[in-house]
Amino acid sequence: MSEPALSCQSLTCEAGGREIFRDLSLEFRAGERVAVMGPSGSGKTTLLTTLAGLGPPASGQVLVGGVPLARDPSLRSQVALVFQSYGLLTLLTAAENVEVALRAAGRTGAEAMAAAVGPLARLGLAGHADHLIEELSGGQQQRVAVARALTLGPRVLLADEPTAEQDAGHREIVLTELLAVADRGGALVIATHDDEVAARCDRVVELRPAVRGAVGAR
Ligand SMILES: Nc1ncnc2c1ncn2[C@@H]1O[C@H](COP(=O)(O)OP(=O)(O)OP(=O)(O)O)[C@@H](O)[C@H]1O
Repeated sequence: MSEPALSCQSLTCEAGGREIFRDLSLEFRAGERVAVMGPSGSGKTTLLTTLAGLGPPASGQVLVGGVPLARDPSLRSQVALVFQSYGLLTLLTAAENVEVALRAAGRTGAEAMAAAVGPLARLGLAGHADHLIEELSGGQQQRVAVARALTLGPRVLLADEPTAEQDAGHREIVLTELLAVADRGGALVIATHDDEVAARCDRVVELRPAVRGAVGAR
C-alpha cells in the first residue's frame, strides 16, 4: 500500500509544561475524511497545529507522504490548516488574504487574484471579497479562512472546528466544500464537536484526555 498522505508516529505534545497527549500514532490517507473529536482541552488544536508543522512535538514525528517533516520542512507546503481563530490579516480584504497565501505559495499576483475569486464565491462571499476582514462577521471571517486553505489545493487539509461559527445553511456550504477535497484525492482532517459533521466523515479519531494517547475509531 502507498504511504499515507500524512501520519504521525509516537507523537507526544506538551504545552505550558504539561503533557497534552502521549504516544499518538495516526495515519491519514489520500481521499480520506477523518473527524478528530474529544472534549474541550483534549488537544485537538494542539494535534492539528503539530501535524501542520507549526511547532515541534515533545517527541515523535510527523511525516508527509512517508517523509519526516523534520528532515524536509518544505513538505509543510503540502499541508494547509484552517485555524480555529482564523489567522487572517485583519487590515486586508477577504480577497487579499487569499491572494497573499497564494503568492506565498509561489503564484504570481495575477494568478493569485484570479484564483481567489472562485472559492470565495462558492463559500457565499462574492459580495464581500473586497471587504476588510475587520468589517466581516465571525462566520464570514471563518469562511474566508476556509477559502484561503482550499485555494492552496493542498495534499492534506486540516480544519479546526471550521463550522463552529456557521448557521445551518453556511455549515452545509462549508462542509460540502471541505468534503470535496477528498473527492479530488486530498486527505481531510476536521477537528469538531459536531456529531453531524463527524457523521459525514469516513472515520473518527477520538482524543480522550483521561487516558493520554488513547484513540478510538469508528
Ligand atoms: N500555549 C499554551 N500554554 C499553556 N497551555 C496550553 C497552551 N496551548 C494549549 N494549552 C493547553 O493544552 C490543552 C489542549 O488545548 P487544545 O486547544 O489543543 O484543546 P482542544 O481539544 O482543541 O480544545 P477546544 O475543543 O476547546 O478547542 C488545554 O488544556 C490548554 O489549556
